[in-house]
This record gives sequence, structure tokens and C-alpha cells, in this order.
Amino acid sequence: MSSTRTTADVALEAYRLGKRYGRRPSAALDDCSFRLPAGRVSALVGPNGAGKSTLLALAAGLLRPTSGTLTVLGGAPGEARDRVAYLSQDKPLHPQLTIAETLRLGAELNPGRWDAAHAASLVEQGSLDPATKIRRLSGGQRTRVALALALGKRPDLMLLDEPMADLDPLARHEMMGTLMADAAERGTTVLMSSHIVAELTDACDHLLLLGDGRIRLGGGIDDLLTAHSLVTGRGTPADLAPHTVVESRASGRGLTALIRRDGPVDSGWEVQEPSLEELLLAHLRAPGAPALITPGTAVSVEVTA
Ligand SMILES: Nc1ncnc2c1ncn2[C@@H]1O[C@H](COP(=O)(O)OP(=O)(O)OP(=O)(O)O)[C@@H](O)[C@H]1O
Repeated sequence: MSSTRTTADVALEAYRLGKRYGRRPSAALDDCSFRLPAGRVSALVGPNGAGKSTLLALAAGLLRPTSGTLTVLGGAPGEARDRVAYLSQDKPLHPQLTIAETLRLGAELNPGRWDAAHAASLVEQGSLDPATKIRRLSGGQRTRVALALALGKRPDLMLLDEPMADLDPLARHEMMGTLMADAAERGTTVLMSSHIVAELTDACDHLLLLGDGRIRLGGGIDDLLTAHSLVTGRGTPADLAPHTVVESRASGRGLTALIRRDGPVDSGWEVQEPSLEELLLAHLRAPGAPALITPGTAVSVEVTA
């Protein structure tokens, strides 16, 4: 190993990870390599079918890779199950149990880790009666109970698959605040898929953008934003050489392009730092743009070979 990083610094490391479902011709994940440093709150973004749920289920140890490796908290996925909380999109809970019974089950399944007061307070914040059966809850109320189960476990790594999709805006804001406060206080690593960019902008400091089963953008959000510029001016994409033009469009003021800078930009162009939304939209509209994975998130061959 040539890296000075220890396994404790890295929550998740994928090396040439591949996952193919049955005999389907295209892989859900293909040659996917990245590293998620411990303590980061990372957004997992990508178009429908990009492989986000597949990656989260692999990390939770619920699926097995077809090729490559995935290391979770220094071991094989599933090995550190007691330190990992995974919330799938369908958030399975036992419909016949009450909320109180569900939380008791959480306590039994997580001996030594369970924070009953924390889980109960999350339920209380939603004005839910603990005696209510799960089957009588709305989708958003179930989400709250599922998040209480996940956070009550006091995990070191949270894998959340579109966790807030069915919460109302106020509940989403409040749950997100709780999640972020927990992560900040305890240094929890969070990997969270979402299509709601506003939700990610406030909460996340790290980004993994998946496309066609690979990482297209990976790194600290600030670093990724700094590496790009949104430029506007009278000119053509060819005039922007030597920069990499990720995406360009004709606009009222000539050409607007998102570029990855290679040196200073010619003074004829108006230059702005893109917002996270502008960065994501440009990459989603230009799936062929070259990938950028910043050093802390990239996996070098010597480290893993
Ligand atoms: N159980 C399965 N059997 C067969 N193919 C599957 C299965 N689950 C996912 N896939 C395929 O794998 C690919 C990746 O799916 P995945 O659900 O991981 O994407 P996603 O990024 O989470 O999508 P979305 O944003 O729509 O939730 C898709 O082409 C999907 O059709």
C-alpha cells in the first residue's frame, strides 16, 4: 500500500465494482471506483436507473457484486452490520406492530448501541402516538419511524435511499436538520441518494454523481464547484480551449457553457462559479463529459491492487 490513509479514514471504498442483474445485457454498475472519506455527508445523485439503489444495497450487504470489490468500514459489506443503518426506498416495517413495539425491536436488535430516548424523541416530534400500528400510518409517518429506527441505532455509516421523498416540506426540513446534527455531533458518514437538489445543497458536503453505472463526479462539493466555471460570452465552444467544455448552450448573451478550467479563462468571458444545481444539470445533460474524481475520492491502483 502506498497510501498514508488508514481504513478508519475511509468509510466506503469501491474498486472496479460491477453488478449485473441476472442475464441482463447492461450492468447496473460497471467498473465503478471511488472512496468515501469517513465523516462526510455525501449526496448520491444520478438519473433514474443510474445504479444508486444498487450501490446502496451492495454497501448494505444485501446484494453481492458481480465483479470488483466494495469495502465498508474497513471490512466486507455486511460484516459491520451493527454499525451501519440502511434505509431502502420502500422502508420495510412490520405493519402489525405498533410504533412502540417497532422501537423495542430496534432496541433488541441493537444491544449496546440503541439510544431509546433519541428514537422516541424523533417519533414525538412527528406527534405520533407510540400505540399506533404501523399499518395505520401514512407514507411520511412511516418514513419518520424508519428514520427513528435508523438513527436510534447510532450508526457509524448511514445508507439512505431517497429517505425524504414522501415527507412534507416542513417534516423534511426538520428530519434533515436532525440527521445533519447527528452526523456533525458523532462524525457519522452519510451516503444519501436523492433527486431533490435543494435538499442536498443544505445538507451535503460531498458528492457522488453516478451515470451509466460509474462515477462521473466525485469529491467534496466545494472542490467540485471550484474546479468548474459557468462562462458566458460571444464565442463558440472551440474558443474555450484549453478548458474542457462539459456543456454549452446558446443564450441571449451568446454562449453559456459549463467548463472545467485548465488555467485562467480569457477576459472576454464573464465567469461565475456554478451552483450545485447548475453543476449537476450540466453533467446530467452531458452524459459523455469526462469524469472528475478529486484526489480524496479517487482510488489509485497502487492503493487497492
Ligand atoms: N432487481 C432487479 N432486477 C433486474 N434489474 C434491476 C433490478 N434492480 C435494478 N435493476 C436495474 O439496474 C439498473 C440500476 O437500477 P437502480 O435501481 O440501482 O437505479 P437508481 O439509480 O436507484 O434509479 P432511480 O433513480 O430510478 O431510483 C436499472 O437499469 C434497473 O433496471
